[in-house]
Amino acid sequence: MENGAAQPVIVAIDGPSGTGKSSTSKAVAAQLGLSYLDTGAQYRAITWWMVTNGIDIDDPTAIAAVAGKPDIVSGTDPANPTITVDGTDVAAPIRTQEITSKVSAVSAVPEVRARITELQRSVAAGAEKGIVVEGRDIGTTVLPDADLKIFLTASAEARAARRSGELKGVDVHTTREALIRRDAADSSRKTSPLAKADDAVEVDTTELTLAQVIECVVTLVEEKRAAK
Ligand SMILES: Nc1ncnc2c1ncn2[C@@H]1O[C@H](COP(=O)(O)OP(=O)(O)O)[C@@H](O)[C@H]1O
Ligand SMILES: Nc1ccn([C@@H]2O[C@H](COP(=O)(O)OP(=O)(O)O)[C@@H](O)[C@H]2O)c(=O)n1
Repeated sequence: MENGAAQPVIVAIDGPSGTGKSSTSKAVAAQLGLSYLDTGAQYRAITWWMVTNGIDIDDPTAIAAVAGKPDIVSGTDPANPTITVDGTDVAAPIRTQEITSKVSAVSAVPEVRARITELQRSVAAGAEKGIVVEGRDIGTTVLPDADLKIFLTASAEARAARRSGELKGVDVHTTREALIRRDAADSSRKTSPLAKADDAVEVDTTELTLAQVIECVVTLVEEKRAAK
């Protein structure tokens, strides 16, 4: 770098549920002084709004008709990521099992994806130092020109064990089945499915600690920055 001022760096982290996207992305952003965007939280927030407003989530036409209504705002500090819908803090209610079970149907609707993708691009464009954006289609669709693309994977067993450690009272088998169902829905939808970009670096986290995954991604970002 000629003048010592770091150029913004855009990092896309995609993968199925429980592979470590959120924990890794937050830590990498915090370590490198970047912003952070959890795009799953945005899809959960619009799903929460649909459910709260009595929209039939099995009716894509009804969802499409109101997809532009909720005002979703994401705070991008990795130490304190926030999310509001029409000014209401929804950080807790978007994590219920009800919303988790409905989010794939809502996020498959093209009008919902168009709306949320536009939001994501404007957040990324406004991040002065750069940003780590995590989701399912960031490297393929939302930010295809990202400086670095990571695709995290892990066995279904490891992912279910991690998730059921968070959800007290839910057994690993039930969690595993729910994860597999959601991955299948997210991977098979027509618009912007969960997929690895051709130029993404795949990291299998099954046998890695979270600290190892973070270190691996930080090193890859630093290499990209040095080459810029
Ligand atoms: N490599 C890892 N080894 C063990 N546990 C992990 C690892 N990565 C993440 N976790 C844990 O697994 C859970 C799910 O991680 P999270 O980052 O929310 O995944 P995702 O965002 O991909 O759904 C969290 O409790 C997290 O602390
Ligand atoms: N870029 C994204 C991010 C999430 N999603 C949808 O949002 C859901 C919730 O994402 P999430 O990242 O919060 O999921 P978990 O990691 O919490 O399991 C996914 O299952 C997808 O249906 C998406 O379609 N595209």
